[in-house]
Parts: sequence; structure tokens; C-alpha cells
Amino acid sequence: MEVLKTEKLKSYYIFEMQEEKKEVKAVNDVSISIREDEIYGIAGESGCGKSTFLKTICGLAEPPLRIVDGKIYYEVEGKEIDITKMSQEEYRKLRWQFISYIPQGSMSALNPIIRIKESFKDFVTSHKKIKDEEKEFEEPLKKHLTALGLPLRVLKSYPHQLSGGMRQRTTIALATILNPRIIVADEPTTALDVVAQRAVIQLLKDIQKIQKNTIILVTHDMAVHANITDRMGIMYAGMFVEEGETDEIFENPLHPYTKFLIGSLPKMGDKSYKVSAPGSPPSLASLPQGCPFHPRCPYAMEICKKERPQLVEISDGHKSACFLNSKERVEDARK
Ligand SMILES: Nc1ncnc2c1ncn2[C@@H]1O[C@H](COP(=O)(O)OP(=O)(O)OP(=O)(O)O)[C@@H](O)[C@H]1O
Repeated sequence: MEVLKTEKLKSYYIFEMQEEKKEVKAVNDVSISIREDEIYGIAGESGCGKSTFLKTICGLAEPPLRIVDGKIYYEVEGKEIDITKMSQEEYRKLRWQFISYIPQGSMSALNPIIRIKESFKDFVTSHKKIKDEEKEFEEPLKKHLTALGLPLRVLKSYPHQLSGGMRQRTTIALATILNPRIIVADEPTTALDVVAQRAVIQLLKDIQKIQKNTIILVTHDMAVHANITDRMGIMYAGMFVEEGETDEIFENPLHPYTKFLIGSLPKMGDKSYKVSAPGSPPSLASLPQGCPFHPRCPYAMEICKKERPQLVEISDGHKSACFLNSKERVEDARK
């Protein structure tokens, strides 16, 4: 079952520069569905709109960022609710039970002058009325931390007394204490060493297993996607250019951009030279006509310079936005 869905979503940064109106098309016509009980990954180079997409679906678009078109549906008690039509007050009530956002650099978000337990208390009491502190706060908190393998001593610590990895795991525990249906995490492993990265990934996996919620995970690290996500979407220049089961995307990438992302991953024993996509991504304030990847694509055809390919299903649940990937061509290539 779908838990969140976007339809033709466009969200742009709109501002004036030197008396000229600028539009940065950071999310440009995105229609995707996220399912219950899955880990959905979003990958793509820096600046392709991943964080903006997350902010938009979490109802956090604030000027200069504006939703200029499209819909965002949450599935609440069997009904699809378009949050772009909700008042701020209605949305605020729904949000924390439904979706929890762990922004980039969140490990520095814990209040530095209070102990961790106080941060948990502030967070829980601002979203829930508590009468019996022991039963409704202390006990569930200890249970939550223990289930996630975090030592209870963190509660007595100040943020600066914890390592970066432990701080990040604590932030994730905080963001998930109210058991939201969707957890949205933006680059949660960046700036951590490999051991701490692994612990954070394991924590996300554990939470998903225990709480059975949906996780939407943004990272440019393809190895993390291979390790943890069930399905994934590849973003390029504000668009989703490929989507499918993670195993299928790694085994059989369709879009030339995805092939570059996967091809640049090191493999054990492989000493061959890794080729990354030539050139750099376009400015989202002045996108090229046609497919935004065509200036960097070694297979670009005439049509790619004129028309923008749509994200269409090529094989079971595997979608691509590329004129090379028409169903017939892919089937021929597989023969
Ligand atoms: N406040 C802002 N005003 C104008 N443009 C912005 C603003 N914030 C981001 N952008 C632009 O929007 C585009 C998408 O940025 P976004 O942060 O969503 O990309 P990203 O894929 O998450 O990159 P990263 O991995 O580096 O965070 C970029 O071109 C960025 O420069």
C-alpha cells in the first residue's frame, strides 16, 4: 500500500537577483509513490534537488522555496489527503505522528546546553500531553533506547560528551520516539567515519524492523543504497530519471546517468579505470532544452536535444526517463 505519493510536483526557489526574477527548478515534475514498510532511497549528485524534494514532501517549503504545481498525498486512516491543500494548523497536528524529518547535519541539532534526556522531554511534551511522567515518558524512552541498542547513559550526557556517531544515533532515536509512519533522513551518514556510518545504517534498519514504518533515505553514497534500501529513485536536475527495486537497478541500470553512478563504485579486485559522467550538472536556473542529461550523455540523439523524456515503466516496476530505454529496445537488448 502507498503511504505517500506526489503527482507532477514542482517546487522552485523563486527570488529576484539584480532586478531579474530567477527560478531555480529544484523539483521539476516529480510523480512517485512510496510504499508502506519499505526503505526507499534517493540518490544523485550534489545540487540535483534531493534535499529540496525532502523538505517539500515534509511540508517544510518556505520562501524562497515554493510549491508551484502538483500534489502531495499522505495516506491517513485509509484516505488520501493532499497536504498542499491543508491549513498550517491542520498540518501541524498531523505532521509529527505521520512524518519525521532528520535534516542534513542533524547531529548538531541537539540543544548543546541541556542534557539529552531533557531534549527528549521537550520533544515528546511538545507533541503529546503527559500526565504520568514515569509511565508515559521515562519507561517508553528507556524501552526505545534499549530496543535500538543505545546505552541509557546517553540520557545523562550533554551532546558534546558524545562522539559524532553516537550523537547521530541519538538524534535518530529522538526523531523516531513517537513512532512516525515515515522517517525521512537526509545524508545521515555524511561526516561520520566508516564504523559510525555502519552503526547508523544498522540503527535505521533496526528501527524499520521494529516500528514497521517507511524510511526515505537520501544519500549520494551508492554503497549505502545497495546495503540498505529496498527500492530507489535516481534524481538528476530536479527530476527522477530512474526508479525501481534496488537490486534490479544495480544489476540492470537503464539510464546512462545511473550507469555512470554505479560504474564509478569501486569493486573488490577490479583495478580498471573508473569513468564518471563527463562535465557537470546543469544550472537548475537555466536548464537545457530537452533531456537535462543530454549535454553529458554519450548516447544523446537528436530527439534528446528537443524533448524531455518522461519517467515510464520499462519492466516490472522498473522505470526510466530516457529515449534509449523504450520497451522494445530494452527487450531487444536482453535477447
Ligand atoms: N535557499 C535557496 N535559494 C536558492 N536556491 C537554492 C536554495 N537552496 C538550494 N538551492 C538550489 O537548489 C538546488 C537543489 O539543491 P538541494 O540542496 O535540494 O540539492 P541536493 O541534491 O540535496 O544537494 P546536496 O547533496 O549538496 O545537499 C541547487 O541548485 C541549490 O543551489
